[in-house]
Amino acid sequence: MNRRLAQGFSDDMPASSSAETVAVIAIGANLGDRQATMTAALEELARLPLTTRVVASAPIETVALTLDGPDEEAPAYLNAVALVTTRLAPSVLLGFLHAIEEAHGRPPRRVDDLRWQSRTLDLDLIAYGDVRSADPALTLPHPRAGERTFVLEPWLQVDPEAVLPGVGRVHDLLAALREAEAEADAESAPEGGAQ
Ligand SMILES: Nc1ncnc2c1ncn2[C@@H]1O[C@H](COP(=O)(O)OP(=O)(O)OP(=O)(O)O)[C@@H](O)[C@H]1O
Ligand SMILES: Nc1nc2c(c(=O)[nH]1)N=C(CO)CN2
Repeated sequence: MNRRLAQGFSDDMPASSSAETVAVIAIGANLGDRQATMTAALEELARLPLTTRVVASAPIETVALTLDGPDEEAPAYLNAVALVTTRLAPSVLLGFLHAIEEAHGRPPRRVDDLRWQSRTLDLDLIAYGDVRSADPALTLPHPRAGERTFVLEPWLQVDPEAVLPGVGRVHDLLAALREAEAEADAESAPEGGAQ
């Protein structure tokens, strides 16, 4: 673990919330040894201070979603979801997630960064209990989670009763996304079916 991770953060924000909370973390990797990076990141999550439990889904292989849509030519992602039981406050937890990403070769964020670039590791805070926040630095739940099968599918695997706070049941959101995908596929299929 790097020095920043081991020492924690010295900001003014409180380091802990009073109660244990389950945080939902989406893990993605599409560069380098994706499985090794994901395994190491899960171990690092389990070693975070004030954190007692990490339950991870199996990884799934997914087509890269880019700003132009799904891209079969781009390196495919491994995606997983971890349920992390912690007393770290949400902003402190996000700071640790960024430090873990950087420890695995992801460059620190810059304001002019392009979104959705390929990366060795991406850790998104999808939900923190049922906390809601509109802060751009930490929006909760993650504003795009409900549109992403690569988040909802592994989340449902580890929590079949999961709810995206303020949005709905993960089971229902995933079913609706899959239905929309099937309709879009049917519309784009050549008339008369496959040749
Ligand atoms: N719930 C959240 N989880 C992670 N980052 C968040 C969240 N809400 C806001 N952010 C902010 O979003 C910024 C960009 O994050 P990141 O680089 O991971 O985006 P991305 O992975 O390219 O795109 P996306 O957010 O659509 O997954 C971060 O600097 C972070 O402060
Ligand atoms: N399949 C897949 N595509 C993505 C992913 C991801 O985790 N999986 N993350 C992105 C930025 O967060 C952009 N695109």
